Amino acid sequence: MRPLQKQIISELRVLPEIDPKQEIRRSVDFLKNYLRKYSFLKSLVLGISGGQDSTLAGVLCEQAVSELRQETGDQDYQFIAVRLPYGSQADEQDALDAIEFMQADQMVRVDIKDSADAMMAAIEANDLTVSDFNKGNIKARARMIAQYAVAGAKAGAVVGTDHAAEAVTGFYTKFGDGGADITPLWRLDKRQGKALLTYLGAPKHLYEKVPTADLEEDRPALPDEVALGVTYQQIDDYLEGKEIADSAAEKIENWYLKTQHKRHLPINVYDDFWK
Ligand SMILES: Nc1ncnc2c1ncn2[C@@H]1O[C@H](COP(=O)(O)OP(=O)(O)OC[C@H]2O[C@@H]([n+]3cccc(C(=O)O)c3)[C@H](O)[C@@H]2O)[C@@H](O)[C@H]1O
Ligand SMILES: Nc1ncnc2c1ncn2[C@@H]1O[C@H](COP(=O)(O)OP(=O)(O)OP(=O)(O)O)[C@@H](O)[C@H]1O
Ligand SMILES: [Mg+2]
Repeated sequence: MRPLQKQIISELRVLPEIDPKQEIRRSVDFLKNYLRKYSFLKSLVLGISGGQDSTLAGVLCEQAVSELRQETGDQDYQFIAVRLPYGSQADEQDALDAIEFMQADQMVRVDIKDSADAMMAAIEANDLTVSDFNKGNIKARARMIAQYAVAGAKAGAVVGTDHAAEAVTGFYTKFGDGGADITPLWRLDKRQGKALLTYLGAPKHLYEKVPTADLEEDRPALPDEVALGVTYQQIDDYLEGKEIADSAAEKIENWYLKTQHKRHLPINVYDDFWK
């Protein structure tokens, strides 16, 4: 195995094989134990996009709060699914299908278009140009703001969907979708997430669809794999310790090194991970 591959696998705690049932239990228990420990937290708040990761995280959240309601008799434990379209969303129906499948207790809908556009205009008023790519990150951060406001109103914790196949490439917006309180999928790669959804009987069209951040207007629904230049199959194989083509391994490792700053808290004088 490549030395950096070994280091990454151990840092991201990826297992080469999993038992989906066990990993579901592990994530659900983790969410429940956390809410029990901080008893003022009553809700889990998560943006539901219609993609694979938020579908899986949402099902786990709903299972956690519904078990907590049963076990404690406290009906205040709630899972809040948040729809966060930028104007209209092409795959809105997938998001609604996901929410129906997970049977979310509550749904909140916040259109982020006005706030993201206003932020962009206020920045550009300074003779600065915000690229379409950069605006994509504004959208991701607007979603983070909305989810924290819902959490603030509902004694909630914001759930993040970060998982190993995304963490390794840093393919998320720093303090945007990367900004969350608790990440039940962390440690799983993309195909392991699919295995959990298959076990849970999720509608196939929600986890067989092409993964996309869908943040850019010039390149709508741009597949993650095109943006990254490697496939999830290659990323998952790499994370499971398998041998992949050198060119793909090098790309993954370049992404990993370039995005190290995202996997740390803001850097201070005692940090030396970057040296
Ligand atoms: N070495 C370094 N040390 C400390 N800070 C560093 C740094 N390099 C950049 N930075 C900071 O980080 C910023 C860049 O990071 P960031 O703002 O995250 O932006 P960046 O990594 O350039 O872009 C985010 C990428 O993630 C993708 N994404 C975003 C959201 C969701 C999803 C999805 O899959 O759903 C994917 C998006 O399509 C794009 O390709 C820089 O502007 C700078 O402030
Ligand atoms: N339009 C949206 N509405 C609500 N939440 C969103 C939206 N877009 C992104 N998010 C949030 O940002 C997270 C990161 O997006 P990402 O694309 O990585 O995951 P996904 O869409 O759930 O799955 P996939 O990677 O398969 O597309 C989502 O899991 C979701 O919580
Ligand atoms: Mg997506």
